[in-house]
Amino acid sequence: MSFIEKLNSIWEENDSLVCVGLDPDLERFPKSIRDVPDAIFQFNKRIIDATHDLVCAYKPQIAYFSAESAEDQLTKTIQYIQSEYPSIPIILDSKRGDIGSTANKYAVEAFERFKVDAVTINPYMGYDSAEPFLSYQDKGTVLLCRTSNSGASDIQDLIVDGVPLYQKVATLISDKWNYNNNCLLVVGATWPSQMAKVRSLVGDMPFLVPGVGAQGGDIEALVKAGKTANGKGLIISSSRGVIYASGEDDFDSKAREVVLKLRSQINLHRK
Ligand SMILES: O=c1ccn([C@@H]2O[C@H](COP(=O)(O)O)[C@@H](O)[C@H]2O)c(=O)[nH]1
Repeated sequence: MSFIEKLNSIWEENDSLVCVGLDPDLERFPKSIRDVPDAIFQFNKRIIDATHDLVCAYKPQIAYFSAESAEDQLTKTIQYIQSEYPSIPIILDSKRGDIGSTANKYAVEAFERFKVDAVTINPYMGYDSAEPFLSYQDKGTVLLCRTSNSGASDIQDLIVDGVPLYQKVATLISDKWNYNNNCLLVVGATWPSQMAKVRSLVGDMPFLVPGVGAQGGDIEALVKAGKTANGKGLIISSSRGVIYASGEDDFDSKAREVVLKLRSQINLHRK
């Protein structure tokens, strides 16, 4: 099953547009789990077991694993989701981007080493840097368009041929790079008016939407701006707001409470 098919199916199955971001930071772990062997994997496993029926995707951010030399625990986390909850897509957030020969290795890293369903990449270096990812027809390539951070406007809003660069990026990807129907865009929850503009440019292309929870994105505004005509089209991701909902050993049940609430808040505005 392709990534897009998997996504369409899990949106229905779990009635959810919520993605849980796995950004495991040992310094924020409860004492009860910080010193156990494979603490990162054990922490992720409890978050996953507590939320699997409420989400449309998991998004591990590679920096939180590589900074701890814990890529083995990223592999274990991915394999755990794939064996226990195989219908849930995994998006590796690694924001790769380089010349074609190196990009080719990054695509192998994502799709053959880690065997994830989709990966985030930076389109800034142009088509030859994206092609190695796009050529995996059944995998998703999630390209940065209008990011959630405060500095997003520094470059992404520069005017090119009379329009902001992020709109150029959206149109280019939609018109020229999406020939395998496997492109998605990152559009931050913190910019609903830009999100509405991007939606008007790219039809039903799915958006990965970081920026709710810890970054304060407005759920009603983003859902109204970004949803497709069928009330879907969005993978709304929260990391810290979910996984650190409690600093105590009840972190998994508290994470579940947050995801339940987030799913309800989102679903309220989908119809
Ligand atoms: O525009 C972007 C693109 C990616 N991210 C990533 O999403 C999560 C957000 O974490 P929160 O704790 O929910 O704020 C994190 O992994 C970022 O690297 C983003 O925030 N904005």
